[in-house]
Amino acid sequence: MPAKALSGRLKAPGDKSVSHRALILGALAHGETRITGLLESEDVLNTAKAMAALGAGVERTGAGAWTVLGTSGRLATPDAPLDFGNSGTGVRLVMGAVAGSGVAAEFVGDESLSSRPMRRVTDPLDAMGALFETSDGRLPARLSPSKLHGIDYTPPVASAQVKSAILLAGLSADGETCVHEPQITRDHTETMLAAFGASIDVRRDGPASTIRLTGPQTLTACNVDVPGDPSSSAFAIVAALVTPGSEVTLTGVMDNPARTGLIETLREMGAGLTVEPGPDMAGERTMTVTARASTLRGIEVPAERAPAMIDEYPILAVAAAFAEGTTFMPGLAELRAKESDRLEGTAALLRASGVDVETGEDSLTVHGAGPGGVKGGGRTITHHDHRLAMSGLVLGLASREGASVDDVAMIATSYPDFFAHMAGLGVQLEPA
Ligand SMILES: O=C(O)C1=C[C@@H](OP(=O)(O)O)[C@@H](O)[C@H](O)C1
Ligand SMILES: C=C(OP(=O)(O)O)C(=O)O
Repeated sequence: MPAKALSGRLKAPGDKSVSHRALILGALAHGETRITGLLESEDVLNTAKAMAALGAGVERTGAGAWTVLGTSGRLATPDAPLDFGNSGTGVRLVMGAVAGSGVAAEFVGDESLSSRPMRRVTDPLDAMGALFETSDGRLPARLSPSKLHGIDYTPPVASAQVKSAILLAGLSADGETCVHEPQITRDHTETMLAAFGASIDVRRDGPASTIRLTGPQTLTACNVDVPGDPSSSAFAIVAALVTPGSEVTLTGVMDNPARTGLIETLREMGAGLTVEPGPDMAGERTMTVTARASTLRGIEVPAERAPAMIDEYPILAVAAAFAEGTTFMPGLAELRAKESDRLEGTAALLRASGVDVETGEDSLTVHGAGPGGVKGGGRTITHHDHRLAMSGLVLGLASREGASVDDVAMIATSYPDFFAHMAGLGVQLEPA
C-alpha cells in the first residue's frame, strides 16, 4: 500500500564517520574529549567499547553526550577480542590506531564483517612493520606487539578507511607517513587530526590529495559536536522526492564536498532541493536541505563522483527507479566489498518490485518506471546490510503495491532512529 506524503522537519542523525573518529582520536589523545551529538548506533557503540577495552575512559553523560579520557597514546592490552560487529570503519580504523602501540589485540566481527577484505589495511600496516595475522585476508585478525616506521603509500582502491588506518598508524610510527589519493575520499580523519593538535600537511591538487604526517605524535583532547550524516539523511530526502505531495526539511546535514555527491546527482536528475547554509560543526560546514516531490529524469552519474556518495548508491538506485528514462552508474566495483555485495543486492531489490535493472562488473543501470510507475510487491533480501534494508523500505513507500524487507535489525548499525524519524515525517513503517 503506497504511503501518504511525507512532511515535516528533522534534525539529521549524527554522522557515523565523524562519530567513530571522535571516539578513536579521543582515546589516543592526552586529556578529556567531550562529544555531543554522537551517533549512538551499534557500529559506533562497538567502537566505544573497543576504545574502552584499549584503556580509554569512555563514559556516556547524556543523550549523544560522551566523554573520552584519553590514553596519551599508551593503549592497554585488551583482555578479550575486540568485536566490531558489522562495522568496516570501526575495525579498519582501530587496526591502524592500535598497530604501533606495542599491544597485542584480536579483531572480530559479525558474519558480514568477517566476509569483507582486510588485506587492504593489513598489507600497508604490515609494510610499516605491523605484525598482523588474518584468516586468509579476513577476520578474525590478530596483531602481535609491533613497532612501526613511516610509509609512502598510494591505496589501490579509493577508501577513506584505508587512508585513515595508515594515518592513525603513522601517529605512532617513526618518521614520515605519506598517503597519496588519486581521487579524494572523505577527509574527516585529516580534518579531525588537525583539530586534535596533530601536525599534518594536506595538499590538494584537483581531485587528488597528498597527506603527510611525521611520528611519533601525541594528540590533544578536543571537543567534538558531531554534524548530521548526509548518508542517513539520503533516505528521507529520496523518500520525499519520490512520494507525491511530500516536502521534508533536514537540518544540520554535513556539507562536505567529499560527502555530497548524492545532492549534486539528484539535482542533475531534476530534484526539487533547496539547500541553505547552517552553522559550522566540528570544522565542517552544515546545511539545511529541503526536498519536495519531483519528477526525476535518468542521467549518467560520473564514475569519479563515486567516492563522494559511495554509501548512497542503493538509495540513488531507488530514486532512479521512479525517474523517467535510464540512469547509468559506473565506477561501482567497491560496492561489492560493502556489508553485502551491494551492486547485486540493489539490483535484486529493484527487480523484486518490477524495475528493469542491469548490472555490469562495476556498474548499475536502472531503467526508470517514472512517477507512479513502480509496481512494488517485492521483498528485499538484506544480507545483513542496513542500507539495503532502508532502501527497500523507501521503495515500498512510493510503489503501487508497497514492499517489504526480510530483516530490519541491521538498520540499528547506522540509523537507530530511522523508524522514529520516518514516523515523525508522517509515515509508519511496519517491520514485516
Ligand atoms: O571512513 C569512513 O568513515 C567510511 C568510508 C567508506 O568506506 P571505504 O573506505 O571502504 O570506501 C564508507 O563506505 C563507510 O561507510 C564509512
Ligand atoms: C559501508 C558502510 O559502513 P562500514 O564500512 O563502516 O561497515 C556503510 O555504512 O554503508
